[in-house]
Amino acid sequence: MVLQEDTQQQLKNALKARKSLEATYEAQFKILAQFVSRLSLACKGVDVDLDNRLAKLRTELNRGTDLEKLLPFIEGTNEILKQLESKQQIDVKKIQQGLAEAGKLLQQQKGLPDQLRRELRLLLGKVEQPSATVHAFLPHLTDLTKLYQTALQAKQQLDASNGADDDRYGHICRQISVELTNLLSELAFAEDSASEMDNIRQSLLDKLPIDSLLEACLKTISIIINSINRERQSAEHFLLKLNDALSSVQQAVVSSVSSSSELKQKMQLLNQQIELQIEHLGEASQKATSLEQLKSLVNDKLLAITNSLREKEQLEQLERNTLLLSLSDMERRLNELETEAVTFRKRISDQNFRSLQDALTEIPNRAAFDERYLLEIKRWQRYKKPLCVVLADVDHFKSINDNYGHSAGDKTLKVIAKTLKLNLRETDFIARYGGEEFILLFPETELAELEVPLNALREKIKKIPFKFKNVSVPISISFGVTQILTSDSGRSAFDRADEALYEAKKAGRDKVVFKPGS
Ligand SMILES: Nc1nc2c(ncn2[C@@H]2O[C@H](COP(=O)(O)OP(=O)(O)OP(=O)(O)O)[C@@H](O)[C@H]2O)c(=O)[nH]1
Repeated sequence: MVLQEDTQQQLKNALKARKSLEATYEAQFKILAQFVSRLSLACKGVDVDLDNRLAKLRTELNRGTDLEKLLPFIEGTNEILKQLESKQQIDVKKIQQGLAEAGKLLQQQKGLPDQLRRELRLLLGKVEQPSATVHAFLPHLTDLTKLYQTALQAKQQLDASNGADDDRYGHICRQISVELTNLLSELAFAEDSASEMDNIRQSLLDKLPIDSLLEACLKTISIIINSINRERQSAEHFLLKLNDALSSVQQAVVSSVSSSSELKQKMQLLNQQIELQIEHLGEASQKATSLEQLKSLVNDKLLAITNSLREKEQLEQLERNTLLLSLSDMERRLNELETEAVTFRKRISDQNFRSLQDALTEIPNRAAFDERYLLEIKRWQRYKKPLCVVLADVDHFKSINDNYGHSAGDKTLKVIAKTLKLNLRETDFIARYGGEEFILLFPETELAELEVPLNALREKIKKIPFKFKNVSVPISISFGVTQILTSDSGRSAFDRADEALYEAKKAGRDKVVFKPGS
């Protein structure tokens, strides 16, 4: 009985121990299942097949599926994990290689800051160290990204400063374009070069890159050299003709002198012969004994004298003819020379005229203004009569070029120049100063006297019905006006007119601003 009780107790204890073991086991299984679940979630994203398997394992573990049943599935998953491990080694190599290549590529870039180069060298050393996982490369990747960022910022700064250089170049190019355009308007070109020069002038109105600008400069120089050569050749041709004519005149004079001295000798000889014959006649007639003898003697001698006289007359005629011939030859040569000289003089005066005229607007150019300004200032100094200087500038002219093309701009300038010129007095002077700027001189005129006419002129220009591409385009002009003062130089008065023009522009354009000076 006691034994039975003992056995029962032992069985109870065993059952209790087993239950507690089962409970522990169950608790541990749960913990393990949770751990495996978390671990599988942490591994998520490495491989789709593995993800699916781990998801399934999580579900089974949560359901509490018997481990034994899960064993084949776990073994299969193990296989995949092994494959993934070798794949990971390949990935590690790849990422190591990729990082090293990216780093070396950065190293090859020019203009990197020294500090960045140093950091990059250190980083590449680290990247070359062996590593078991891809994760180990993450900090290197972050560092390399930072270095790339720094390099990019440095390059941007460099680009910005290069951009400033480009701006400076652009500014210089524009200045050269404007100067070259002004110079071209001061040079006179023959017909064939004129159209070529006009093409260059038109191209200079665009924003030219440095190479095209240099090309335009070279072309201009070559055209100028060609026209100088042509002028030189034409002058040489004229001088050769002059030389020719002079030498033929000289020859004619020499030959007429020599032929006349030859003739003179012959004449002297004939005269001597005639005198001798007359002498003979005298002597013979004294010796004659009969009238018959005297008659025949006189007849003979008269015949001889008549012959000598005829010969003399022929010689004289020959002399006259030779002289006439060489005179008419000389006259012909001189006439030719005169025609040549007239053409040459006309060329020079045409050239003088053209070199002082603006080719586009056909009004005087800047060089002509400079000459006239000097003259007017001298007059003003001598006679102390008032003299006003006016600068005029077409408003927003660039937009006419930009919107309707350069030929529309050119047309505008021509019309405005014509209007300005037609509305001035004979004694006033106007020139195209350059671009869309005109300069006017009003001798013997006080500043106050210009208020009405200049405003009328401004209104008149505003009312010109410009039409481009079928669009009516209103165009206005601004004026800056000043009067020369005793303390002025030509330059200072000009600058004051320029300041007045600037004020007119600043005040909204389409204005006449007077700056009397202090
Ligand atoms: N068509 C043409 N344009 C010219 C000529 N000479 C200069 N220009 C142009 O004139 C323009 C002048 O422009 P800006 O100096 O900016 O002056 P704007 O547009 O008139 O402006 P504001 O003077 O300030 O009212 C530039 O675009 C030049 O290229 C020329 O002979 N013919």
